[in-house]
Amino acid sequence: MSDLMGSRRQRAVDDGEQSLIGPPSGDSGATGGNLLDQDESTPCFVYVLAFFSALGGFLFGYDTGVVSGAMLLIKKEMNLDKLWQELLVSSTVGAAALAALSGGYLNGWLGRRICILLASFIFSAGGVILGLAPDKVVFLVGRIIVGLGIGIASMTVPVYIAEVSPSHQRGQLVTINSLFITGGQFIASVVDGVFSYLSHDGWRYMLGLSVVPAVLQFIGFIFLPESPRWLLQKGRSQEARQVLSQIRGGRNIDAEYNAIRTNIEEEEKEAGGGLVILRILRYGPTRRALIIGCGLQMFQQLSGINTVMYYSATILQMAGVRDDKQAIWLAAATSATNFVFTVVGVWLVERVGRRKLTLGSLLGTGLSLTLLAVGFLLSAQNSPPVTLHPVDSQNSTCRLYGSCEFCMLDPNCGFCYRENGSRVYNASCVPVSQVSTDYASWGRCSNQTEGTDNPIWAYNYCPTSYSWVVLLGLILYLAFFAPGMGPMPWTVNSEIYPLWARSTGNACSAGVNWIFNVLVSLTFLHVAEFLTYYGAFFMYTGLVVLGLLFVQGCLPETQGLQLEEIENLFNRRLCSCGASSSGDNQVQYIRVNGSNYLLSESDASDVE
Ligand SMILES: O[C@H]1[C@H](O)[C@@H](O)[C@H](O)[C@@H](O)[C@H]1O
Repeated sequence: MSDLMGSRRQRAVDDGEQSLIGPPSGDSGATGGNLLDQDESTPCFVYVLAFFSALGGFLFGYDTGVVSGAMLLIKKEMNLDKLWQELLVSSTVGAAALAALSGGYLNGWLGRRICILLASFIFSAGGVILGLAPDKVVFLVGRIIVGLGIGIASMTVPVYIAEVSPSHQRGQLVTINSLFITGGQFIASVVDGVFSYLSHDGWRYMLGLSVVPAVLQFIGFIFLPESPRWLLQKGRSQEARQVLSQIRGGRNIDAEYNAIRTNIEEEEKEAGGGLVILRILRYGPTRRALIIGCGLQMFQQLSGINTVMYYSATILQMAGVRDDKQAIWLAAATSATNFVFTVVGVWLVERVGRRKLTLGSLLGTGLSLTLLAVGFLLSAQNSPPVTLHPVDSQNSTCRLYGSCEFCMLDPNCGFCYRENGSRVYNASCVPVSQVSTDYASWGRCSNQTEGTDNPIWAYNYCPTSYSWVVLLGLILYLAFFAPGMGPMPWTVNSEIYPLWARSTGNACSAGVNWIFNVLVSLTFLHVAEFLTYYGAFFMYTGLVVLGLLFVQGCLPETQGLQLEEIENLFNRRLCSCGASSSGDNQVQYIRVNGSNYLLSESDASDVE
């Protein structure tokens, strides 16, 4: 397949006269101008479609978020060891990775609508199994099933929304899916908080409740239509026309319909056979799009969002929140912050564009990570010393540590101390109980009964007077991450591939997201043990700087362009794709002496 394909396609787009930036003089509105979006108002039906699809995002957020609170109860009730706990959490993410990767094939074969129906059916079945699970093995099966639903939904929903949205609002509508993801995480943390008071069977409600949005989505999608682009690709043109007209509120859809059809016909003529992924890799523009899409998803996870979210409870404990229940509610405040700032992203995406939003977000995320790292560094440097050395009959490694910093980095030990105002005294480093990390295996802190005179048990954190720096870093991190790096990788991926490569491209990039999600969360504690906490956060800062360079060089602006036009942004070499941003160098077509013409700065004077 040659690079001519892009330029030929561009010609096809021109022939359909759908990329013109304004009605050429003398042309009637029906054949000139940005025909596809003559009317910038969005029919209500598109919002209905976006809402019901984004319930998939909600379930993605809910099912990944709810497990942390549920685990606190299940591990006691089912007597789970560390291995089982890790298995129950990461099996879902692992299954999501596999399902996302195979979702590309399913999407191309069955269509977006059937895939969404399938995902909601899987979510419902998973929710029922989890809510009723009699033992840990059935519970594990339920978690894997839910993971399959998350994987399919995570790659299908953004594609479906992008394909039904009018181009001027596509970014905003796809970003709503990310808003639903963070919304799902927030609601999950509130549900965790509410049911944490129900120590027996509370987890059944936490997990079982996910059936409600899943069934709602399933019922909704029985009545909602298939993506018109997929229908056209499958040759079901009558249906495609009907659906397009329905979702455009009965307006004239001739230009948009013809543009999509011309594009698909061109693609079919030129695409050739063979595996889609091989075709993507052989053809320059799609290969570059795939690298950029996967790179964005990888950097999203490497910037440490899930570590920060997961670790927020500990950060809050460092800041002086000692009560478990209070920590659960404050963790809900963390996910609320993530959610609220995603709203800012929805608002900004069509105002400043994807590229600027991502760059700004990465810059702020990097600075906040530096602040977090500095906070941890100051805390480590001022870490309280171990002053008591009780006789350790178990001969554990804990007796070797001279300060809280080293003691808490060893997962087998915890710090037991008394405090007077901010002064720490009578401090020892002792082994943690095998049964629960809430107390020591022996000695002063092994007593579970709460009393004012009891010493304080700190597992995984140290008392510090610099906790406010860490707390500020945490809040700033979420405020910068949530509007840009949270949603943009999903939004950009939904629009950068041509139709023939869209399902496979999204499947690969969503797969990359889930694989790095597992990698980062599973390695965090080991990385922290090896590099200390501040080392780990400095490392994330370094990765964010790499992400910044990648985005600056490679990510073009896709705002406002018709899906069929976007492929042309990837005609240049990878590292210069970033220069084809719409703000700087938008693809613009104007009518010059009777034929369509690609406008460049030097040509501007030739315009009729
Ligand atoms: O875009 C989402 C979102 O930002 C979530 O908060 C995060 O947990 C996911 O991993 C990410 O993919």
